[in-house]
Amino acid sequence: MDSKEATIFNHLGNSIKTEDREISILVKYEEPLIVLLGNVLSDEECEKLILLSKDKMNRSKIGVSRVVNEIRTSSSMFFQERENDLIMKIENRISSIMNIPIEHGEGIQILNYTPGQEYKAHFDFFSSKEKVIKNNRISTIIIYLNNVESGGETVFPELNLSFSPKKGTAVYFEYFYNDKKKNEQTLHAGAPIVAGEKWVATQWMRRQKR
Ligand SMILES: O=C(O)CCC(=O)C(=O)O
Ligand SMILES: [Fe+2]
Repeated sequence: MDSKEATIFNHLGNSIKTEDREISILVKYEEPLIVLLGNVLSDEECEKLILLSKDKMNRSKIGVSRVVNEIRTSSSMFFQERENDLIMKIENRISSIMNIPIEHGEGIQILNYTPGQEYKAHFDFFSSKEKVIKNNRISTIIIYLNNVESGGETVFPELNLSFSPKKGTAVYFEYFYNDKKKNEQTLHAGAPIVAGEKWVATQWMRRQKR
């Protein structure tokens, strides 16, 4: 039996006690490590994040930040690091869960998908051709901000694994293994929305401070 590689996520047992909230560890896929987490955000926090970002996405619709891209058809926006009290509170919580200082993060990204919109299969880390590889991404948390009527699952096609969005829950995974194959098994997609809409908050962590 070969032993498992060390992971960044180091929590034992079935919960993570952060400064202000107890997160539950619901399901673990061991290697590559993929964790389903419950109780990450309260309903109110989810709703506030949607409200705050709705405004900005609307305002930026005619600007360059409106993403027109084959791979990802959703709209998106980033919060500045420490932008307001709510973001600070959530960033601190995310940092405890991911076991990485928030200075390694890229700012919380909000994605909104409407029917037919999707995020095709991709890696969150950059390929060796890209310059940013010097400070590559190492881990991701995707937090679901609402319940989707139908569709919108986060799918890991290499592992035959999929997660249905549920308000306040999150999927965490990391891809900082020595074994390249394990990193590549974190290929994932946001399946097309069939009915309703989907809102997620994503935090990507880098290996070093940004
Ligand atoms: O919307 C999803 O389920 C996936 C989002 C995602 O892959 C990302 O934000 O990197
Ligand atoms: Fe992704």
